[in-house]
Amino acid sequence: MKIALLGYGRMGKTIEKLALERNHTIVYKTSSGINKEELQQADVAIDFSIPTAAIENITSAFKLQVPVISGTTGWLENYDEVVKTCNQLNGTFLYASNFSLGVNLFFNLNEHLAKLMKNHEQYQVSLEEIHHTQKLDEPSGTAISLAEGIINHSSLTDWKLVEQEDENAGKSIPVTAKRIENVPGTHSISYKSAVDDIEIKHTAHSREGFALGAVIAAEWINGKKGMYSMKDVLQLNNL
Ligand SMILES: NC(=O)C1=CN([C@@H]2O[C@H](COP(=O)(O)OP(=O)(O)OC[C@H]3O[C@@H](n4cnc5c(N)ncnc54)[C@H](OP(=O)(O)O)[C@@H]3O)[C@@H](O)[C@H]2O)C=CC1
Ligand SMILES: O=C(O)C1=N[C@H](C(=O)O)C[C@H](O)C1
Repeated sequence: MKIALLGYGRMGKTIEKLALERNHTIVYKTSSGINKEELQQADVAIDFSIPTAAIENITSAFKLQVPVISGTTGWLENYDEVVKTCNQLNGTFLYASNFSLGVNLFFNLNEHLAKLMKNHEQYQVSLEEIHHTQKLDEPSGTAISLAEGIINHSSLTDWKLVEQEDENAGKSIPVTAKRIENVPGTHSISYKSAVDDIEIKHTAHSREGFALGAVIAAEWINGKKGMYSMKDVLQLNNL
């Protein structure tokens, strides 16, 4: 498969390594805008760029009828607009805040736990994410997905970025974001009561899990039309 890398930073380089190991070819890589002629050569584009560039990169791929998957975080307030553009241009799109198999299983576990905890209001839920110091956005896209998973199965209405997890966030889920050198990505969810705590945690050991998930998603989406998610790729819809 011929792959275009839109964003050639830490993730772009890790994806390149895994894609070559899986016998794919990188036909185009950019860290500064799009060359249409070069992007058009690709079977699939993989966008891991920066929040301010993602929408333009994704839209360029739609216009050229190149299926595009994006892992870039920090632009999700415009997600519905991008879905609309995808439909209008008959494009192919898959976004995931986290491409790793482990985190996608963790998303499921989080929703199951939220359902279980729904009628036990003596437990206060909170969310913590830890990432490397180069990360541009906070909280992480993964933390937002986890918070949305809890909101969909509880009486809580939204999430709020706080400095301390015990800050009173009312009907919001308090989310703390820590930045520590070289941490690839750690997410934990805690339910705390006066007598005990329940915690679940996912720790990425490197970027390889994210990159492998992105390459598998690119292989899966090749030749398809429309909008998809990692639940489709990993067949996690019916759990
Ligand atoms: N969904 C997932 O599973 C994961 C998502 N991410 C997300 O992916 C994104 C990238 O992460 P990471 O690789 O660590 O970040 P990096 O900063 O290492 O890479 C981003 C790259 O994008 C480049 N860039 C800047 N402008 C453009 C543009 N207009 N078009 C294309 N590329 C551009 C940057 O170039 P320059 O440095 O010259 O500005 C840089 O090389 C982040 O949003 C991060 O949160 C990360 C890991 C997993
Ligand atoms: O920027 C990162 O590094 C990561 N970003 C994603 C996010 O915002 O959730 C995924 C992963 O945690 C690493």
